[in-house]
Amino acid sequence: MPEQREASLSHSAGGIDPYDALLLLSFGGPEGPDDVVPFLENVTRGRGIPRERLKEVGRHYFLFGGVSPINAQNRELLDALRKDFAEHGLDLPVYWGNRNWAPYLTDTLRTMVNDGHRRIAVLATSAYASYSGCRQYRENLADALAVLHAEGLPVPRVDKLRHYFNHPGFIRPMIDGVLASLAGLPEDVRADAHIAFTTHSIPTAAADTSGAPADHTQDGEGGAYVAQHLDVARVIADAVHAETGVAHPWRLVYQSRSGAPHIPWLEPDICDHLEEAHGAGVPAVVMAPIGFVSDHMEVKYDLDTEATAKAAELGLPVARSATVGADPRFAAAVRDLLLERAATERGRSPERCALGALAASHDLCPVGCCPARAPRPAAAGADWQGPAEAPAPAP
Ligand SMILES: CC1=C(CCC(=O)O)c2cc3nc(cc4[nH]c(cc5[nH]c(cc1n2)c(C)c5CCC(=O)O)c(CCC(=O)O)c4C)C(CCC(=O)O)=C3C
Ligand SMILES: [Fe+2]
Repeated sequence: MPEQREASLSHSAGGIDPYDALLLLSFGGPEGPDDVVPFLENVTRGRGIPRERLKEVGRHYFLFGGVSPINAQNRELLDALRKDFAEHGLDLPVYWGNRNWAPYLTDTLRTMVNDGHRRIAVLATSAYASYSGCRQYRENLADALAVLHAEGLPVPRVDKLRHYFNHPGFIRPMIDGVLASLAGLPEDVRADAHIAFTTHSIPTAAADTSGAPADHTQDGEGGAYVAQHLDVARVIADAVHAETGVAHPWRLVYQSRSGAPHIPWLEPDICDHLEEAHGAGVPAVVMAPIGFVSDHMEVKYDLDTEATAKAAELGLPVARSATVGADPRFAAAVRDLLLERAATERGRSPERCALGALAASHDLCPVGCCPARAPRPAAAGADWQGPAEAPAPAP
């Protein structure tokens, strides 16, 4: 990956100064059957999810013994990051905290502060702009900082690393994944296979206001969220074409819809898409979950279980391509993002690696980026006033 290596070298002169720690910020998930209901209560507090949907999602977790795959995947990513940093002489401790389950973000930040860290870079396990994938994490950071403040602890500065959807270290493993899935399809259907790039559906209203205000759209075009996914899909499809000589038709589709039925969410759903593709004579489909950093429950259940069963019922051969997970190229990308941001914070203008038609994303979310339905303080953005602004959440 030449441009990545060059980029790292070009901004590594001052190293990781001013950062003294990295926080891996993730969603969290249950570790056993007793955790499932309290976890779902944490996730859905105040978010108006119908009871039926919660029962259904609880069933997905129970099918897997009440264990979400996401925690083991984050532990693997932590190992990969520590290994990569050690191999490249980057002396930076890496911590892990979650929004919805232990280890909780607030506890991890408290530990970090007690360990003496004051300037913290944050990597969220969500690659694209959206309320759920960005601002909500920034709100969680604001809440956690307010708790530390209320406890009389020093409040660290937290900088969220930019969205990495178009970083080569995120995209290249997915290109390999799609190539491997195509290669695994029966030979007689391979050349005419379609690619269904999938991501988490969100309400169309949230999609339209995703990203910076300049990227917002109207009438369901999907704002930065959809534009970023389309760009990644195009880069992968073009790379696959270049590699195989076949221009596989592709489409961006959605999965894991939640919320009340009368509220419009991004469509089509992967299962409807499979049915339609089958009806149109498509002989095979590769499902490529570009919206997910690792094999979350949405991948394990909604794609590997539900959509795969749907395809079997249709008699449609499908393959699901790998997510990035703990791929060493992704760990190297995180190092690149860290060095890039550190250089920027030191007043330099480092090269910002990005593939596709969109530029590298902003470092600091501008005012009005991915707005919440009910405005709340959010850290690590242009509108952050400091922890005194955020009332400490009730214990
Ligand atoms: C865009 C997006 C990502 C991708 C970005 C990213 O990767 O972070 C994501 C990730 C995740 N979502 C997850 C789990 C859940 N999400 C829910 C609900 C919702 N997600 C939403 C959006 C997203 N979610 C939305 C708009 C809702 C409706 C409620 C609301 O407006 O907040 C619910 C409630 C039940 C349900 O309604 O499905 C659950 C259990 C897990 C853990 C999985 C595991 O255990 O492996 C992960 C990584
Ligand atoms: Fe979700």
